[in-house]
Amino acid sequence: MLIIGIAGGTGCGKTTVVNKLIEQLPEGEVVVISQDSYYQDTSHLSYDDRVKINFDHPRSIDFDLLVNHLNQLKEGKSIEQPVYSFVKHNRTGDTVLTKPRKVVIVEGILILTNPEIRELFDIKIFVHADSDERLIRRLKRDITERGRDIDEVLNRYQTTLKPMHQQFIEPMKEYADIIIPNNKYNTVAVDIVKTIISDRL
Ligand SMILES: Nc1ncnc2c1ncn2[C@@H]1O[C@H](COP(=O)(O)OP(=O)(O)O)[C@@H](O)[C@H]1O
Ligand SMILES: Nc1ccn([C@@H]2O[C@H](COP(=O)(O)O)[C@@H](O)[C@H]2O)c(=O)n1
Repeated sequence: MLIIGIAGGTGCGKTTVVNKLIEQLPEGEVVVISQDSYYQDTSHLSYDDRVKINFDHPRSIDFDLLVNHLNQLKEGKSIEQPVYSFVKHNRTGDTVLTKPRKVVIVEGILILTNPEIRELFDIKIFVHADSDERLIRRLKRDITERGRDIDEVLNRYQTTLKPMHQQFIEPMKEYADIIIPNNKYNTVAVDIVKTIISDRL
Protein backbone atom coordinates (compact mmCIF):
# COMPACT_ATOMS: atom_id res chain seq x y z
CA MET A 1 0.00 0.00 0.00
CA LEU A 2 1.18 3.50 -0.91
CA ILE A 3 -0.01 6.29 1.41
CA ILE A 4 0.20 9.81 -0.02
CA GLY A 5 -0.39 12.99 1.96
CA ILE A 6 -1.58 16.10 0.10
CA ALA A 7 -1.51 19.30 2.18
CA GLY A 8 -1.76 23.02 1.43
CA GLY A 9 -3.84 26.01 2.48
CA THR A 10 -7.56 26.25 1.97
CA GLY A 11 -8.47 26.77 -1.70
CA CYS A 12 -4.99 25.84 -2.97
CA GLY A 13 -6.57 23.06 -5.05
CA LYS A 14 -5.95 19.86 -3.04
CA THR A 15 -9.32 18.32 -3.91
CA THR A 16 -8.91 19.32 -7.55
CA VAL A 17 -5.45 17.70 -7.73
CA VAL A 18 -6.77 14.54 -6.04
CA ASN A 19 -9.66 14.31 -8.51
CA LYS A 20 -7.28 14.70 -11.47
CA LEU A 21 -5.05 11.94 -10.05
CA ILE A 22 -8.02 9.60 -9.55
CA GLU A 23 -9.09 10.18 -13.17
CA GLN A 24 -5.68 9.01 -14.36
CA LEU A 25 -5.17 6.01 -12.06
CA PRO A 26 -6.76 2.58 -12.55
CA GLU A 27 -10.32 2.42 -11.22
CA GLY A 28 -10.66 0.74 -7.85
CA GLU A 29 -7.02 1.18 -6.86
CA VAL A 30 -7.31 4.52 -5.05
CA VAL A 31 -9.16 5.58 -1.93
CA VAL A 32 -9.33 9.14 -0.58
CA ILE A 33 -9.39 10.09 3.07
CA SER A 34 -10.33 13.71 3.66
CA GLN A 35 -9.10 15.45 6.80
CA ASP A 36 -12.43 17.29 6.81
CA SER A 37 -14.14 14.01 7.78
CA TYR A 38 -12.08 14.07 10.97
CA TYR A 39 -13.14 17.42 12.43
CA GLN A 40 -13.86 16.78 16.13
CA ASP A 41 -17.35 15.65 17.00
CA THR A 42 -18.97 18.78 18.45
CA SER A 43 -22.47 17.44 19.06
CA HIS A 44 -22.28 18.59 22.69
CA LEU A 45 -22.10 22.25 21.53
CA SER A 46 -24.92 24.49 20.30
CA TYR A 47 -24.81 25.70 16.68
CA ASP A 48 -23.87 29.20 17.90
CA ASP A 49 -20.88 27.78 19.77
CA ARG A 50 -19.81 25.56 16.87
CA VAL A 51 -19.68 28.59 14.54
CA LYS A 52 -17.05 30.12 16.84
CA ILE A 53 -14.66 27.14 16.56
CA ASN A 54 -11.24 27.81 15.06
CA PHE A 55 -11.37 25.23 12.26
CA ASP A 56 -7.85 26.03 11.09
CA HIS A 57 -6.10 25.01 14.32
CA PRO A 58 -4.71 21.44 14.64
CA ARG A 59 -6.73 20.87 17.82
CA SER A 60 -9.94 21.03 15.74
CA ILE A 61 -8.99 17.70 14.16
CA ASP A 62 -9.52 14.27 15.75
CA PHE A 63 -6.03 13.07 14.83
CA ASP A 64 -6.34 10.01 17.12
CA LEU A 65 -9.21 8.70 15.00
CA LEU A 66 -7.41 9.56 11.76
CA VAL A 67 -4.22 7.72 12.86
CA ASN A 68 -6.30 4.77 14.01
CA HIS A 69 -8.14 4.61 10.65
CA LEU A 70 -4.94 4.88 8.59
CA ASN A 71 -3.37 2.06 10.62
CA GLN A 72 -6.46 -0.09 10.10
CA LEU A 73 -6.35 0.49 6.33
CA LYS A 74 -2.64 -0.42 6.38
CA GLU A 75 -3.58 -3.68 8.07
CA GLY A 76 -6.03 -4.39 5.26
CA LYS A 77 -9.14 -3.58 7.30
CA SER A 78 -12.07 -1.40 6.22
CA ILE A 79 -13.03 1.72 8.16
CA GLU A 80 -16.17 3.81 8.66
CA GLN A 81 -15.13 7.30 7.54
CA PRO A 82 -17.30 9.96 9.25
CA VAL A 83 -19.31 12.32 7.04
CA TYR A 84 -18.90 16.03 7.86
CA SER A 85 -21.34 18.88 7.23
CA PHE A 86 -19.89 22.35 6.59
CA VAL A 87 -23.41 23.72 6.97
CA LYS A 88 -23.96 22.24 10.45
CA HIS A 89 -20.27 22.54 11.44
CA ASN A 90 -20.44 18.99 12.71
CA ARG A 91 -20.36 15.32 11.76
CA THR A 92 -23.68 14.21 10.32
CA GLY A 93 -23.74 10.89 12.17
CA ASP A 94 -23.43 9.00 8.87
CA THR A 95 -20.29 7.14 7.85
CA VAL A 96 -18.92 5.83 4.57
CA LEU A 97 -17.53 2.30 4.45
CA THR A 98 -14.00 2.80 3.14
CA LYS A 99 -12.06 -0.23 1.96
CA PRO A 100 -8.26 -0.48 1.79
CA ARG A 101 -6.79 0.08 -1.68
CA LYS A 102 -3.33 -0.01 -3.25
CA VAL A 103 -3.16 3.79 -3.05
CA VAL A 104 -4.50 5.78 -0.10
CA ILE A 105 -4.58 9.55 -0.60
CA VAL A 106 -5.01 11.65 2.55
CA GLU A 107 -5.78 15.31 1.88
CA GLY A 108 -6.21 18.25 4.22
CA ILE A 109 -4.84 21.59 5.37
CA LEU A 110 -3.33 20.25 8.62
CA ILE A 111 -2.31 16.66 7.88
CA LEU A 112 1.42 17.41 7.87
CA THR A 113 1.30 19.06 11.31
CA ASN A 114 0.92 15.70 13.05
CA PRO A 115 4.24 13.80 13.39
CA GLU A 116 2.57 10.37 13.68
CA ILE A 117 0.65 10.93 10.45
CA ARG A 118 3.72 12.34 8.64
CA GLU A 119 5.50 9.06 9.48
CA LEU A 120 2.74 7.06 7.78
CA PHE A 121 3.13 8.87 4.45
CA ASP A 122 5.27 7.39 1.68
CA ILE A 123 5.01 10.61 -0.33
CA LYS A 124 4.27 14.07 1.08
CA ILE A 125 2.94 16.71 -1.31
CA PHE A 126 2.25 20.40 -0.65
CA VAL A 127 0.03 22.27 -3.10
CA HIS A 128 0.86 25.98 -3.23
CA ALA A 129 -1.33 28.85 -4.42
CA ASP A 130 -0.90 32.51 -3.48
CA SER A 131 -3.07 33.73 -0.62
CA ASP A 132 -5.08 36.15 -2.80
CA GLU A 133 -5.89 33.31 -5.23
CA ARG A 134 -6.90 31.06 -2.34
CA LEU A 135 -9.12 33.70 -0.78
CA ILE A 136 -10.91 34.35 -4.09
CA ARG A 137 -11.46 30.61 -4.62
CA ARG A 138 -12.58 30.14 -1.01
CA LEU A 139 -15.08 32.98 -1.27
CA LYS A 140 -16.63 31.58 -4.44
CA ARG A 141 -16.68 28.00 -3.13
CA ASP A 142 -17.99 28.69 0.37
CA ILE A 143 -20.79 30.91 -0.91
CA THR A 144 -21.90 28.46 -3.62
CA GLU A 145 -21.21 25.14 -1.86
CA ARG A 146 -20.91 25.63 1.89
CA GLY A 147 -23.84 27.93 2.71
CA ARG A 148 -21.73 30.95 3.72
CA ASP A 149 -21.92 34.66 2.89
CA ILE A 150 -19.16 37.14 2.08
CA ASP A 151 -18.98 38.51 5.65
CA GLU A 152 -18.60 35.03 7.16
CA VAL A 153 -15.75 34.09 4.83
CA LEU A 154 -13.88 37.38 5.18
CA ASN A 155 -14.31 37.47 8.96
CA ARG A 156 -13.06 33.89 9.33
CA TYR A 157 -10.18 34.68 6.98
CA GLN A 158 -8.99 37.62 9.08
CA THR A 159 -9.56 36.15 12.54
CA THR A 160 -8.41 32.53 12.20
CA LEU A 161 -7.66 31.34 8.69
CA LYS A 162 -4.80 33.70 7.82
CA PRO A 163 -3.00 33.57 11.19
CA MET A 164 -3.37 29.76 11.40
CA HIS A 165 -2.13 29.39 7.84
CA GLN A 166 0.99 31.35 8.69
CA GLN A 167 1.56 29.54 11.98
CA PHE A 168 0.72 25.92 11.13
CA ILE A 169 0.25 25.30 7.41
CA GLU A 170 2.84 27.26 5.43
CA PRO A 171 5.76 25.94 7.61
CA MET A 172 4.77 22.36 6.64
CA LYS A 173 6.33 22.91 3.20
CA GLU A 174 9.56 21.96 4.93
CA TYR A 175 8.34 18.34 5.19
CA ALA A 176 7.10 18.06 1.60
CA ASP A 177 8.81 15.81 -0.95
CA ILE A 178 7.05 17.63 -3.77
CA ILE A 179 5.60 21.16 -3.95
CA ILE A 180 3.00 21.72 -6.69
CA PRO A 181 2.58 25.33 -7.83
CA ASN A 182 -1.14 25.70 -8.46
CA ASN A 183 -1.92 29.36 -9.17
CA LYS A 184 -2.92 27.97 -12.56
CA TYR A 185 -4.13 24.43 -13.30
CA ASN A 186 -0.91 22.41 -13.28
CA THR A 187 -1.45 19.36 -15.48
CA VAL A 188 2.29 18.73 -15.81
CA ALA A 189 2.71 18.35 -12.03
CA VAL A 190 -0.31 16.04 -11.83
CA ASP A 191 1.18 13.90 -14.65
CA ILE A 192 4.50 13.69 -12.78
CA VAL A 193 2.85 12.63 -9.52
CA LYS A 194 0.73 10.09 -11.43
CA THR A 195 3.89 8.63 -12.98
CA ILE A 196 5.60 8.39 -9.59
CA ILE A 197 2.56 6.57 -8.17
CA SER A 198 2.35 4.19 -11.15
CA ASP A 199 6.09 3.39 -10.85
CA ARG A 200 5.68 2.46 -7.21
CA LEU A 201 2.60 0.28 -7.67
N1 LIG B 1 -5.54 25.98 -10.45
C1 LIG B 1 -6.77 26.46 -10.23
N2 LIG B 1 -7.20 27.57 -10.90
C2 LIG B 1 -8.44 28.06 -10.66
N3 LIG B 1 -9.34 27.52 -9.81
C3 LIG B 1 -8.97 26.42 -9.15
C4 LIG B 1 -7.68 25.82 -9.31
N4 LIG B 1 -7.60 24.73 -8.51
C5 LIG B 1 -8.79 24.66 -7.86
N5 LIG B 1 -9.60 25.66 -8.26
C6 LIG B 1 -10.97 25.94 -7.76
O1 LIG B 1 -10.81 26.54 -6.48
C7 LIG B 1 -11.78 26.04 -5.56
C8 LIG B 1 -11.06 25.38 -4.39
O2 LIG B 1 -10.37 24.26 -4.91
P1 LIG B 1 -10.28 22.92 -4.06
O3 LIG B 1 -9.64 21.88 -4.92
O4 LIG B 1 -11.59 22.61 -3.43
O5 LIG B 1 -9.23 23.40 -2.94
P2 LIG B 1 -8.87 22.79 -1.53
O6 LIG B 1 -9.33 21.35 -1.54
O7 LIG B 1 -7.39 22.91 -1.44
O8 LIG B 1 -9.57 23.64 -0.51
C9 LIG B 1 -12.67 25.08 -6.36
O9 LIG B 1 -13.81 25.77 -6.76
C10 LIG B 1 -11.81 24.69 -7.57
O10 LIG B 1 -12.58 24.41 -8.70
N1 LIG C 1 -17.25 23.75 9.87
C1 LIG C 1 -16.18 24.13 9.17
C2 LIG C 1 -15.05 23.35 9.09
C3 LIG C 1 -13.97 23.80 8.34
N2 LIG C 1 -14.06 24.99 7.69
C4 LIG C 1 -12.95 25.47 6.87
O1 LIG C 1 -12.58 24.48 5.94
C5 LIG C 1 -11.25 24.69 5.56
C6 LIG C 1 -10.57 23.38 5.21
O2 LIG C 1 -11.18 22.78 4.11
P1 LIG C 1 -10.60 22.95 2.61
O3 LIG C 1 -11.49 22.03 1.80
O4 LIG C 1 -10.72 24.38 2.23
O5 LIG C 1 -9.17 22.50 2.63
C7 LIG C 1 -10.55 25.38 6.73
O6 LIG C 1 -9.83 26.49 6.27
C8 LIG C 1 -11.69 25.79 7.66
O7 LIG C 1 -11.69 27.16 7.96
C9 LIG C 1 -15.20 25.76 7.78
O8 LIG C 1 -15.28 26.85 7.17
N3 LIG C 1 -16.25 25.30 8.52
